Amino acid sequence: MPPSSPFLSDVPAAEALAAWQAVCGAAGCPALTEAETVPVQHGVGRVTAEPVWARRSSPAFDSAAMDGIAVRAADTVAATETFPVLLAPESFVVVDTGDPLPEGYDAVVMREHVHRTADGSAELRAAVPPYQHVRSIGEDISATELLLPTGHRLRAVDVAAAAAAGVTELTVRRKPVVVVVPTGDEIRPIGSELGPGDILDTNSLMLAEQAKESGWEARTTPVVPDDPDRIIAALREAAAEADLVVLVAGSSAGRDDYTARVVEAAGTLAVHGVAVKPGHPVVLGAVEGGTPVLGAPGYPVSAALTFEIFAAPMLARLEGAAPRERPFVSARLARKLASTLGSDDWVRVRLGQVGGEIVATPLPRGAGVLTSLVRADGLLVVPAGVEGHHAGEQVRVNLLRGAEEIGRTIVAIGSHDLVLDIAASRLRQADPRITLASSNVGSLGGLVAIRDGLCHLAGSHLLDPETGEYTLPYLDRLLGDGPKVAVIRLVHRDQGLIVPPGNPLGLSGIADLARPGLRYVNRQRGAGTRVLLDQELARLGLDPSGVTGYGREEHTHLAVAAAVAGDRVDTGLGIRAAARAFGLDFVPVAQEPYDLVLRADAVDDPLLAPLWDLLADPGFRAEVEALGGYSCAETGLRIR
Ligand SMILES: Nc1nc2c(c(=O)[nH]1)N[C@H]1C(S)=C(S)[C@@H](COP(=O)(O)OP(=O)(O)OC[C@H]3O[C@@H](n4cnc5c(N)ncnc54)[C@H](O)[C@@H]3O)O[C@H]1N2
Ligand code: MOO
Repeated sequence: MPPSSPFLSDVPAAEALAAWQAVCGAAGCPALTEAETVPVQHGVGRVTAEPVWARRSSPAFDSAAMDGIAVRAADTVAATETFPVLLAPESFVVVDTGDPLPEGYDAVVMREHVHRTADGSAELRAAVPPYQHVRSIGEDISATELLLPTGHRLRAVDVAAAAAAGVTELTVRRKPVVVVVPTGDEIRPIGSELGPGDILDTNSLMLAEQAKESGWEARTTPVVPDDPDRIIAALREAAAEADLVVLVAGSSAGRDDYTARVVEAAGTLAVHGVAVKPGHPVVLGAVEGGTPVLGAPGYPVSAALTFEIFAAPMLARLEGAAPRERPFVSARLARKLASTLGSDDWVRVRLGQVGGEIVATPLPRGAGVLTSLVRADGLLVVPAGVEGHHAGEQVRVNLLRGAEEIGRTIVAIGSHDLVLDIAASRLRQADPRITLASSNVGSLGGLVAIRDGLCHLAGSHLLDPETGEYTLPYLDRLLGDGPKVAVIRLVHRDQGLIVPPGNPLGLSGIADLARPGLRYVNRQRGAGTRVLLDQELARLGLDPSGVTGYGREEHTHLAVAAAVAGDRVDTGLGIRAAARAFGLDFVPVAQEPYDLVLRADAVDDPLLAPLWDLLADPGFRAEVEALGGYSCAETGLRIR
């Protein structure tokens, strides 16, 4: 095999799909899976390969639609409230719902409208039109009518209607079979003990389950090491039993990235590189003998999206069905969204309804951030020709969750704290319809979002160095004559120095940061924790330039703790929970309030009522305090 010289292009997604289909056609890939018959009981989820015609009518006879008596309408024409008609027992028949209408009768009167006299006659106080409360033969289905067309994915109601029409077996397409082939020297089966640099094979699990979620069959082969000959052999073997092979990773330009060349060697390479992000280095082709192959990039979001964008339509086509389409909503973008020209950018977003409008908050963009898909309520595609969107712009979002659920989502934007996760979990436990979705943009970003009506709540712990007060002075400055806001205390939390276990340097407070040679890591500008550091340094009369690493920034408490745990720094300021997450020690420096800011008129919004109840719940408070480093003494207190 020649040395690595991958050719990566930027083919637009639709063109790439068409090129792939053309190559598959030329390689002799079947256009459709074979037809097979299944009992109606096993039809749900399958796609009809033939139209379904009704064999019999339903109902198969005229039948009573109500419990009561069957009558001849003509016998009742004279009946009125004042001059009832009396029907002798031989002039009517007692019937129940669903009974065949007795020969010679043409209407039904409900029991509750019939007065039975002592001699068994029936007294009617109103005339009855012919066919009243009668279900006529074929009301639902007429024999010979088309019940379901070809290419229809069967649902529960479809198979029931087919059975009612006398159909016992359905002709459907065989479910396409997907075989997933994971590759990579570093990839280990799920559940393995991991050595340095090892990665769990989560992609195979995800891709196979994506296929199954859509009703297809899927299998995964053992992991194939980065050896092109072995990958070719594995690909050929998989292709022999698959309708589509997904070859995982090795799609880009690294030394061990062989997918494109492997596909070329085992058949035909149709496309290497599409104008889609994430998913750019995708490989599309066909294996000799006629099996489509998708080379999915190794990053999990890229793998998931390329399956959706390329494999899913191909598999739906093989099954003779239309590709799945999701509904769109129009939403207001919570933040500015930059996007590079030349690629469709698939941005995962959280959605919530704020002030009568759906608001979309972009989630982290990295192709390795799988939780961006876990948390996404929708997908926003910024087309290749668009450079991005401004904050507040209306955008079209592909829905991944129901609109109702989105209407019941509490949107929190701002500084993030673990307590919000505990609240989210408890709210959901109490009521499965509620979601508390929080995204971390820092305290100041959250206040701006409140000002602009883009969220329900903003978590804030901003210290004002001049007054020593938290959050309130910022609200005055930022909001001025703007919307009136309320502030509810969530917790007090300890901020302190995160240090290695045993505190080897014996740090006792901020003053120690000026020690020569000590390696500090700071938080980004605008972070409440950084403001706290500056305030403490000023109070002690220390110059930031005396702190080695003052200019080195991390964006989260956890990232600071990770830097300490990895011995890249000696310490950083952060919350106790972050230290605990890495098994590190903690030197308390200050206790700070962490508050929830919201529009004043939102305090009584029924959406937020369960949250206020939760803040008063002793079980919740106990769980928070058990974390260590938190005090709930003022939790739920309205301070403005
Ligand atoms: N010089 C360039 N480097 C990269 C490019 C490029 O164009 N030029 N493209 C980048 C983009 S975009 C993507 S996407 C990735 C694609 O990576 P590969 O498909 O080549 O995959 P690997 O490099 O083998 O792995 C990437 C990443 O994914 C992890 N991985 C792999 N398999 C699995 C699995 N089964 N389950 C979970 N995770 C998996 C792997 O360990 C790596 O972390 O390339 C960029 N680089
Ligand atoms: O295309 Mo890659 O999937 O952007 O990260």
